[in-house]
Amino acid sequence: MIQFGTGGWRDIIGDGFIKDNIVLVAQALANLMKEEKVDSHGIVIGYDKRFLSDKASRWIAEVFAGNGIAVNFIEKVSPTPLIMYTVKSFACDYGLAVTASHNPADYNGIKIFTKGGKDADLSVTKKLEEILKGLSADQVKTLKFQEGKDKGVIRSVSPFNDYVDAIISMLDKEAIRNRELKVLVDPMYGVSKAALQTVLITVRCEVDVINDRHDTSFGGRMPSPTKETLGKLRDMVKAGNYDIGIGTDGDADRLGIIDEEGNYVTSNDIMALLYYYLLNYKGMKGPVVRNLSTTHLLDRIAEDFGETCYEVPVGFKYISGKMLETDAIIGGESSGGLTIKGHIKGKDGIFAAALLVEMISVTGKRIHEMLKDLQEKYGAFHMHEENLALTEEEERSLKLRLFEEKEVPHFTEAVKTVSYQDGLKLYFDNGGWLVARFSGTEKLLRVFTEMGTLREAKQIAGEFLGHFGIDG
Ligand SMILES: O=P(O)(O)OC[C@H]1O[C@H](O)[C@H](O)[C@@H](O)[C@@H]1O
Repeated sequence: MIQFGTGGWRDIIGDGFIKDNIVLVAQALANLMKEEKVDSHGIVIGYDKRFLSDKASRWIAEVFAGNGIAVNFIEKVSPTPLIMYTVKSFACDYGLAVTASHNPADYNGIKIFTKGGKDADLSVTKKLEEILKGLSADQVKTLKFQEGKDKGVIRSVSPFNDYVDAIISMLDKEAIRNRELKVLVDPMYGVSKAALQTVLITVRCEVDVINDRHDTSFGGRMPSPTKETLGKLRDMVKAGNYDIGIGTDGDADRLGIIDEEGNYVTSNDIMALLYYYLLNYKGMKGPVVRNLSTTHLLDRIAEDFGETCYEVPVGFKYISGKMLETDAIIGGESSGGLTIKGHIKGKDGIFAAALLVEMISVTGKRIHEMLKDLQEKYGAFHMHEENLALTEEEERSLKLRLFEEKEVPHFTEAVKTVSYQDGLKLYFDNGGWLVARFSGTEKLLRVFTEMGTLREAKQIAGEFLGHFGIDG
């Protein structure tokens, strides 16, 4: 059964991610576009560097062409945010990217975008799942790729320059140019290199790049910019005296940062730094949106500036939806994605990195100094994460106990509120919290805790796992 998760449809290559299913998903979207009478507006199709992404994107284009829907096909491997940007700039109602983002190398998938370059929300993916239930292989219409091109129903588009220019136009170029920063980029064998390097060189940074060859095994690592996966970047930033190291995930919608001292900067800290920067240095006003697994330091910053911090379930579609509704100036998640008002509605690792470079330039401060300032002003926030692979039986039993029997363990901290908005979230009296939810992108249980110290955060997670007899 084809099901959409937190960020599109993903499956293992050769298992669920096979041509038969890929073309079915495309046909389902073509049917939906016809039903909604937006098929005449065409679709944008792009792809990343994963194994099979290029071929799958062509199979998909053949389906849309077979359905008489004009395809704007981005011929070069592209970052997901660039594809989302193109959906927005071409005023299309739908677009898609063939990518499994930060997932392991044996996965691939399809992310679907809607008007304005937004992640398809639940109402769209539910409709697609419904259509898919009644769809069979003999209902898939196709037109050969070359024939589609010859007939003009598939047209190659090159939105690279427009996307890069859009980012550059939002930056304080003068401030960055004057700072003469030395930047090291790690695209993690993914797709950020061309755009990020072009943006940074245009604003006169000195840029070096590592891990940029085409390697569909992502160098044997998960293409996800974490403390563990960015070890080489960290070492090289220190050894080479770089001002900042930037890592982006497989499709470049997420980022991870190494500061000038070689410290990994968490996505929570990146979000907090940027929100504070926008409010305090750029004079912007407005709320912030975070998912429920993201630091509450954002709430403190918002409160200090007389603003509001909104909490939504995990999934960028919820972030962008809430940003629109509340006119928020920034939205993001602890998993490493963010965007700001005026840019695309989806997360963009390339734009976020460029904004951090601007922040360092404008403030004249180093990242670790700014983080110290935030801690002195708002107190310490430490998050602990556990990502656990459970057996099917363990998963079934835990789901029953957590979500049906509503079992809440006893902790050393008093629980103030319990929420089931997305998995389980416990808010403690001391301002800390715990989230336990099953990932929508991987077969994992995620347990996140935030407390004033890392030791306390680990202890609360340990108490939770211990109660349910799960080895952390
Ligand atoms: O925790 P998960 O359900 O695996 O989701 C983790 C992340 O997956 C994707 O990247 C989504 O676009 C994000 O919005 C989400 O935060």
